[in-house]
Amino acid sequence: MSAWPSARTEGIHAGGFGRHVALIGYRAVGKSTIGALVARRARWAFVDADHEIERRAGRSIAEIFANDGETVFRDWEAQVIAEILAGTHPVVLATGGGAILRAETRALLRQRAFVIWLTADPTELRRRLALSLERGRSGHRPALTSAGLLEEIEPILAARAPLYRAAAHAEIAGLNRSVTEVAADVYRLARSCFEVTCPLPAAGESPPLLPEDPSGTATAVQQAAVDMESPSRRSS
Ligand SMILES: Nc1ncnc2c1ncn2[C@@H]1O[C@H](COP(=O)(O)OP(=O)(O)OP(=O)(O)O)[C@@H](O)[C@H]1O
Ligand SMILES: O=C(O)C1=C[C@@H](O)[C@@H](O)[C@H](O)C1
Ligand SMILES: [Mg+2]
Repeated sequence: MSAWPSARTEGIHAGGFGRHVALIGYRAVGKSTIGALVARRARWAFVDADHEIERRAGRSIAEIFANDGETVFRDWEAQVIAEILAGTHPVVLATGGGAILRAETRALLRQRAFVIWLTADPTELRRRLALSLERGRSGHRPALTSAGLLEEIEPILAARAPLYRAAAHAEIAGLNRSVTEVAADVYRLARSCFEVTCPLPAAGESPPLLPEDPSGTATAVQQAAVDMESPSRRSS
């Protein structure tokens, strides 16, 4: 059976909401991999902010960090994400892990996108990052502190968690699930928000969770959306 919602084939409809779908979360949580899958399914363009920065700068992120420092990289990142979000054509955007560090980027993300925070256990993040190091695939992930790429995960994640939470409209926990399963949840959640006007929580409110039982939580989100659309609410 297909892992994807079956009813519609024409993809997610922005329907005038003017919103993109943006994935945020720590390094190696799966934003790029899952974002590409969701975009394919939704028939939206996929944009990876890290790739776009490297393309425009003509250098790898590691080189930007090494030659110009993190602040210059964050300037690039804020500028590139602002331009992507200004686009009128809806995209699925995979942000870099630290995109939420700047308050103006968090605000723009919330205004212009349906923002989903992907999470995974630090041990699993460490496993993935160690694997990508071994395979020489962490060129866009220079260490952020002297502790190093693997040892810094827990403290950085703890410091960033409130920022991810503040930027997110929804959270999806990866737990022990495949990229296809997580992508299916992202797609379902985004679709339910775009098809019926989704009551997005204000900044600082707890985002709806989508943990082990994705269908249960997606149903809760859909129910909230239906409540918004109910005649009694609309006539008031
Ligand atoms: N749910 C998952 N289960 C197993 N492996 C996964 C899962 N999600 C992602 N991965 C793997 O983890 C690695 C990192 O994924 P990806 O590059 O998509 O992360 P990212 O969030 O974009 O990281 P960054 O912020 O550094 O760009 C990839 O090898 C990917 O296949
Ligand atoms: O978490 C971070 O701060 C980063 C994550 C990567 O996606 C890149 O954006 C860059 O390496 C910084
Ligand atoms: Mg990525």
